[in-house]
Amino acid sequence: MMGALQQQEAGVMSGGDLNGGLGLTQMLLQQAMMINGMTLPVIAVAAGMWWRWQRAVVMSKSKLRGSSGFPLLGETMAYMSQMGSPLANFVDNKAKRYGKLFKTHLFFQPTVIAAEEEEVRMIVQKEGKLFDVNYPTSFANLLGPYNGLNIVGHMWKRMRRFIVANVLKPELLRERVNFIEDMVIEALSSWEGRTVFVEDEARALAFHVTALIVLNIHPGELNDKIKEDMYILIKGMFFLPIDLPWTAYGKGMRARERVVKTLTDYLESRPVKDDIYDKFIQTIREDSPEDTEEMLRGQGRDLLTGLLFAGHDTTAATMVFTVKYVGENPHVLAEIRKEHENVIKLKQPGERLTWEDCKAMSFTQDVITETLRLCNVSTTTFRKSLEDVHVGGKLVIPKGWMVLPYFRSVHYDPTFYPDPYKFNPWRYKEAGTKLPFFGFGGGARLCPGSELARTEICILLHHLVTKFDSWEFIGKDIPSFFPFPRLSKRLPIRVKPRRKTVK
Ligand code: HEM
Repeated sequence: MMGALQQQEAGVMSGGDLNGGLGLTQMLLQQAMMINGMTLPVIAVAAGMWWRWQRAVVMSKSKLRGSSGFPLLGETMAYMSQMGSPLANFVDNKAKRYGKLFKTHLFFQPTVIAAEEEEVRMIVQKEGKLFDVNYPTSFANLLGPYNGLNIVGHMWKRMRRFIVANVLKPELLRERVNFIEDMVIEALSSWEGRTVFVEDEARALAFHVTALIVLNIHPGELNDKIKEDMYILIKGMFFLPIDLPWTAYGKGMRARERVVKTLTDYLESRPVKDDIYDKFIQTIREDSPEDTEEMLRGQGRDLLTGLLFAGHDTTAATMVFTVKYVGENPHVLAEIRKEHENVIKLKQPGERLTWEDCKAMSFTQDVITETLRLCNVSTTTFRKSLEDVHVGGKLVIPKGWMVLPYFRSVHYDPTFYPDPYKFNPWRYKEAGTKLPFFGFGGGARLCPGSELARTEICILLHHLVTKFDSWEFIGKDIPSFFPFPRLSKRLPIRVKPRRKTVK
C-alpha cells in the first residue's frame, strides 16, 4: 500500500485533486504537525541555521570587510530607510567602519558597494566586460522585458546605437528647441499673480517634450492619458514586486497594461508612420530575421516606454531643484541672469534661443551640474559582476554578485567638493580640473539624453530669470529623495515680474 506521502505525490504528479485542493507542501506541513507539535519550530530553526550557514559561506568568498545583516532580508531595510534622505547614512556609516569598498547583503543578493571615486569609475567603465546591468525585476516587469535597462550584449548595443542615431541626435534635437521654448513661454505666461506649483509645471513640461520626441504627439488628451499612467507605473518600479491591488507595484502593473493598450491603439491608428517605432522595428527585422512579429512589436513598445520613463521624471526633478536652489541663492540668480541677458543683447529683435546658446552658457551649465550633484536624481545604479574581480591580489567581488557604484558618495566627498552641502556652481571653475561627476552615469551606459535634459532646463531658466525678478517660496517644503527627489508641497512659489527689461 502506498504511504500517505506517496499518494500525495501521485495525486500532484497526475494533476489530481485528491485532498480537496491541498498541495504537496501543505500536506507535508500538516503531516509534520501531526507527527509532533515541536517539529515545525525545529524545522524552521534548522532551515534558518542552514540558510545562515549557506550565506556565511557565500559571503566569505569576498575578502572585503562588511556584514550580512538579518536572515533573508540582510541589510535591505537599513539601506532602504536612508533612501528618502539627501545623505547616504547607511553607505557613509558602513564606509567609515569597513572602508569605501565593502560587502553587504541587499535585496536577497550578496552585494558590494563602492563609495570611492576610483572604484565607481572602474565599475561603470567596465560595462559588458567585468560588469553588466542588474536592475530589479520590477523594472523589467513594468517597463517591459526589452527595455534598455534590463537588456545586455548585442540587443542593448543595437538599441543604444538606434537611440543615439535616431532619437537623441543633436541635429534632430536642434530642430525641437523652438518647440521647447514655445512650451516654456506658454507655461510661464500664466505664472504671474498666482501660486505656482513648480513640480506640476515641470513634470508636464518634461513629459510633453519627451512625448513629442519619442511618440511625435503634442499636448492633448492622448498625452495626458499616457502621462497619468506613466506616473503610476514609475512609482511601482521602486517597490517589491508584490502584485496586489493595493500595492504600488500592483497599481503599476495595471497602469502598464493601460499604457500598452493606449500605445498599441495609437500605433495602429497614427496618421504618420515611418517614425521611431517603425524605424526601430525595421532595424531589428533586418538584424534578427528570426524574431516573430510579436517580438518585434514588443521590442518597439518597450523602446518607447523605456524612453518615456528615462526622459521625463529625471528631467522634471532636476528642473524643480534648480528653481529651488537658484531662488534660494540671490548671488547665483544675479550671475545666471547676467549670462542670459548677455545672450539676449547679442540677438536681433525676435531672434530665438538656440541649442548652441544653451551649450555656450557655461555658468548655467554649472548650475545644472551642481543641482544634479546635490539633489541625487541618480544615487547609484545596479550592476552584477560577470567574473571574479581582484584588487591587490585579493578576490573582492566574486562572480555573480550585485554591485552598486555609489555616485552619491562621490558627489558629497569633501576631497573633491569642499563644503559639499553648499550649493556652489562656481566650484567647477575654481577647481580648474574636471571634478568627478556621475549625475548622468558613466561609461558605455552614459545617459544619451543628457544634452536634451540640459537644454530643457536651460530654456526654462532663461525665461524664468529674464521675465521675473525673483520668486518667493510659499511655506516650508521638505525634500525627500526616494524614488525621485521631491518636495513635500510640490514647491509652491509666487513670482515677482521683472521691472527692468533688456535692450
Ligand atoms: C536630468 C535628467 C536625466 C538624468 C539625471 C539621467 C540620468 C541617467 C543615468 C544616471 C543613466 C545611466 C543608468 C545606468 O548606468 O544604469 C541614464 C541612462 C539613460 N538615459 Fe538618462 N537621465 C536624464 C535624462 C534623460 C533624457 C531626457 C532621456 C531621453 C529622452 C534619457 C534617456 C536615457 C536612456 C535611454 C538611458 C539608457 C542608456 C543605456 O542603457 O545605454 N535620459 N540616464
